[in-house]
Amino acid sequence: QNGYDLWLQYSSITDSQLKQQYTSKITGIQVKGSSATLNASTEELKNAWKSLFDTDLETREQGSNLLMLATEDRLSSELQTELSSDLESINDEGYIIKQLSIDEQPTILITAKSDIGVLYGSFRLLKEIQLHKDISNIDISDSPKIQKRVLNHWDNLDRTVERGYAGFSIWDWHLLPELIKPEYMDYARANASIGINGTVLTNVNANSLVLTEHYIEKVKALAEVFRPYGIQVYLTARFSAPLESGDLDTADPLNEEVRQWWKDKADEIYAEIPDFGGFLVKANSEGQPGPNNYGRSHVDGANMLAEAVAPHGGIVMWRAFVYSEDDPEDRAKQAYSEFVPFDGQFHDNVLVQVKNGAIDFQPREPFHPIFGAMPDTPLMMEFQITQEYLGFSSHLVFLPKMFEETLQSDTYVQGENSSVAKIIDGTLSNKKLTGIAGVANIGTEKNWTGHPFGQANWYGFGRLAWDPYLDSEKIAEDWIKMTFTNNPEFVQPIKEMLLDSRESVVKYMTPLGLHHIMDTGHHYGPGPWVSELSRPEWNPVYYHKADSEGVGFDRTKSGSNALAQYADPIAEKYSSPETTPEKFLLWFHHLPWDYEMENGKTLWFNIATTYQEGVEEVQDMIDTWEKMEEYVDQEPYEKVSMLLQIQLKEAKWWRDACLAYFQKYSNMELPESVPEPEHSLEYYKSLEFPFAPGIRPSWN
Ligand SMILES: CO[C@H]1[C@H](O)[C@@H](O)[C@H](O)O[C@@H]1C(=O)O
Repeated sequence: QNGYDLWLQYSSITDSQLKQQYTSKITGIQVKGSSATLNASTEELKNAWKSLFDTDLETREQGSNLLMLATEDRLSSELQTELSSDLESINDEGYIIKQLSIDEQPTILITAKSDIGVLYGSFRLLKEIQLHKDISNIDISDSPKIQKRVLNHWDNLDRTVERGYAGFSIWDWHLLPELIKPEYMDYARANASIGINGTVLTNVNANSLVLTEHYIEKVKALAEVFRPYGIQVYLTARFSAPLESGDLDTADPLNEEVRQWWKDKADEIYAEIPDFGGFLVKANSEGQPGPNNYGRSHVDGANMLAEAVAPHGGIVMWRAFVYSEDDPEDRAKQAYSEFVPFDGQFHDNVLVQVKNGAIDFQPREPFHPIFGAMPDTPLMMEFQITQEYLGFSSHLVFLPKMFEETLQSDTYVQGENSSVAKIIDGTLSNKKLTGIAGVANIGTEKNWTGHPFGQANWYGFGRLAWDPYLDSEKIAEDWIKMTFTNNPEFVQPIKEMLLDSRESVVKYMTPLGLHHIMDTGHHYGPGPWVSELSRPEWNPVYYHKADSEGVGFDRTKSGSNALAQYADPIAEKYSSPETTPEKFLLWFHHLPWDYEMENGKTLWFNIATTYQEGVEEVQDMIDTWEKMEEYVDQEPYEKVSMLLQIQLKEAKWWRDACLAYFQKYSNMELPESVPEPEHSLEYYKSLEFPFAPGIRPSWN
């Protein structure tokens, strides 16, 4: 449990029966063919064996009870026939792990259509062993359901990380390409083990320097480390790069010279990095340049870049995270209004990348209404793994629970069972290109993510990227076992703690559909009072709209009518507060403080008691963790204990500051079960947090 090895601990298996099963079923390894990826698979298995069983897994050419790694084309024709239905069921990155008899010898075969499939299969076998599963008649086949499974690093070239809370960027730009840190390979291993197959190295608030020759060399060095692990490298393309490079005096996407500039740039990159993935672009959003600067559209911009990378098999991930300062009526509506009219107009190698919700990575948001509204455009999901609005890396929040909620939401666009997951994996309208992105929470901290439990969010993102229908409970269980221990006395309570943690953060930060009431700029801690900003859509008051009448954002017909962007069954159901799920109540409705809720109590009563519940649940987490000392190494045990104390203190801060503020408008007493705020509202308002650049981005 050293933190650095993440879920690849390969903790020694001491149970003699289990050890006997594994080491007798697999007495050596036989590898057909050779490649960097097959070598990586073999190395992983051998190192794991040493750590799991304290024995060497030796390479053998023949014998019984071998583990055989071979791609499909290296199997004998009899074996290919025997496995034909399994082989038909997997895709290019899928794998089969099967107990068979080969040349009359019992063998466990890992096969696939590609070397990468064999690598994924090797990690899967190791997972089965880490989970202490019975492998005596192993028969598993699996394939990823989404094609592009990508981490987005918001890492700047000066190594600060926008919204990063785990130290600096792991990309040591000024020492590349010469210095290859062991972390790069371990990063690749960790990602490959969960099936992530792409990484965008740079921040969407982009610096065009990364597209210069000098930096392409550095990117190439990273790409070489990642290649054996099936991880493609992508870069963010700053739209004004042709201007900034000094070559041109415009970046107009319809200008021929500009188009040629991007084609030449793509050729230059692909000459060095033949499997370069393509570009991720944030355009005309929060100060980033884009096609609108030249009176052109998102389609013009995206298609220009798409043409540049198409000859090389590259893709463009064009973000839909746009909201303009000119139309502050309801930020939640803007991306839909700007993008939906372009449905069907993007080139085949463009994915429109959409955040899970329409505002911005809040503890809870309804799914983004673009999902389902662009049937002729491949849509890529963007989740945020780093906890910008969820307490940074000091709060324990298990995000797969939240990701699952979005993926399983029914959009009703083609009747019932039109889940967001089906839109993302392309099954709902037969998409050829599919993708999912997660904004990374990785940094230079010894344990990669700052909070030891932050690793679970990276892990869980990967698992859901592979299979968006997976149950978050399964993910929690696997992660806990692989990271800590298989002991049920630990696994059961900690699993419950993880699964509950997401709801707790919603309760103590933004209950009942409240959102974006975080302090402005850094987004750390409460700030529902900030009202004097030049841009209203950065203003928390704008989102909660508390006044003496009530609280909440009216997004029905009588308000912004953002609700009309959803399919009818949702739009109708949510148009009245009585039929809106309480978790989204104040997202869609402005309601009187004494509005009567389902439990017969007033809205104010429910807001206050929910904040209080959130605090109590953090106390429950502490109580649970305190019983776990004997199962966990001292270092992570103590670190988590201290972090939970911080989380408790901050949950109280959220409760007290928000209730002190809202009470000014509700003018109602706090329920008896809720303590009076510890400090005055003025005190909470006066707290300042001078965070480093990165955490508080310079554009804001
Ligand atoms: C990279 O910029 C970020 C910005 O820091 C963040 O506050 C917000 O979540 O969204 C932006 C985006 O997603 O582009």
